[in-house]
Amino acid sequence: MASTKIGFIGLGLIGGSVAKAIRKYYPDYNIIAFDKNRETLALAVQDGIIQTACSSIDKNFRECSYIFLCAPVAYNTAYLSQLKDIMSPDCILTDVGSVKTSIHEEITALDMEENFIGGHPMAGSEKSGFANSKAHLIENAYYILTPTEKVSKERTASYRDFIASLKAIPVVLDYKVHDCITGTISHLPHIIASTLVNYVRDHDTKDELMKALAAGGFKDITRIASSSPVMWQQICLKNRANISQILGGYIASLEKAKASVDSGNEAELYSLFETSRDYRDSMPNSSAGPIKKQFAVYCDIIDEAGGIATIATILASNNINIKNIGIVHNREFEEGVLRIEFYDEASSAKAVQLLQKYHYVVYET
Ligand SMILES: NC(=O)c1ccc[n+]([C@@H]2O[C@H](COP(=O)([O-])OP(=O)(O)OC[C@H]3O[C@@H](n4cnc5c(N)ncnc54)[C@H](O)[C@@H]3O)[C@@H](O)[C@H]2O)c1
Ligand SMILES: O=C(O)C(=O)CC1(C(=O)O)C=CC(O)C=C1
Repeated sequence: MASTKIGFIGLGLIGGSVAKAIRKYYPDYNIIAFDKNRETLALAVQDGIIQTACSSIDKNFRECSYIFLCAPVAYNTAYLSQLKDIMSPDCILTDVGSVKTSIHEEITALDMEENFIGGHPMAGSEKSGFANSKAHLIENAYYILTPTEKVSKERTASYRDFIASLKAIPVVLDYKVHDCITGTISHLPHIIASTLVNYVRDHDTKDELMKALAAGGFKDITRIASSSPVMWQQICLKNRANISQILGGYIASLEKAKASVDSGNEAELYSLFETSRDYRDSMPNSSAGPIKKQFAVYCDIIDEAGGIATIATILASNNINIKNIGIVHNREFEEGVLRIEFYDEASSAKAVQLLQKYHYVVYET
């Protein structure tokens, strides 16, 4: 029997991560891909993630059980009419785009509703491209599904199970609700981050003191300003109505903050920071929540050559994968400690036991 075939159009950060997760959990599946970047496809073949690099959306996509559209949102929508003539009637067509209404409207216009289940993994990064993709990017992340009204319950259930089998957490939502929610919690923050960075650029001193002195607060709130311009340009164009309304509401809240500052209203200013702190602190600190739990431990190391390598070797020889490792200097650890981040709680707990066994001083936070 021929193995299940899955097609990707666009194989960057998100397409690559989903493809890598499929390769990890379904090693026998036949994955094919088209990406406008030929080097990306060559790398994916070389890494053993895809079997076939397609030079266009051709007949190779005909036998696919699933086709994932993973290019910037406007391109995904533009490919639909081409796919209509190629896809098999049993294929589940899906996307990973950050906006859903525009693609649903085009699906309806093209009468492709029986096959379409929109998708959106609520995970990502400011980095782009296949080289930065990882199977575990979608692990424990909410993965929003927006089936059309005409797609059968069986198809939705089967796709939901498939997404869950990749270790993501499927959540079914109406596509219009999706766009209001993501407009507020994702699109608005990206606009805030980018405008804030540009504001500093435009108001910096001649010798760029702001740029030099910008510390943790600025960096924490602006990491996402380094994201792909074409991706965010297309998101803003495709979710214009929602973003415009949300920006209007947000500007009003900035005006309110300005009025409190202008009038020196102590109670209002205190309340601004108190309510935000309480709400932010109430957000679930779990790997599936909006604020990803980090599995990190801190460890004193002897300041000598090979100190980090020794720890890395201890962990690697016990099959513990390190997500991130580096020396940190902050007020909590004035002397500087080694921060080691893991992919999951179990690895973190095992690492603590091991390092303590080797007499390292370990701090858990
Ligand atoms: N980056 C994130 O944090 C994130 C999170 C969730 C969903 N998304 C959505 O995922 C999709 C892809 O984003 P990404 O972060 O993977 O971007 P990316 O830039 O890493 O990848 C996009 C890929 O699509 C390819 N591509 C671009 N135009 C194409 C075209 N016309 N035809 C074929 N291939 C084309 C690029 O070569 C690249 O490999 C977008 O729709 C985005 O809204 C992104
Ligand atoms: O973590 C990041 O860097 C992201 O921007 C991820 C993020 C977001 O949270 O806004 C970006 C776009 C999405 O469609 C989903 C997730």
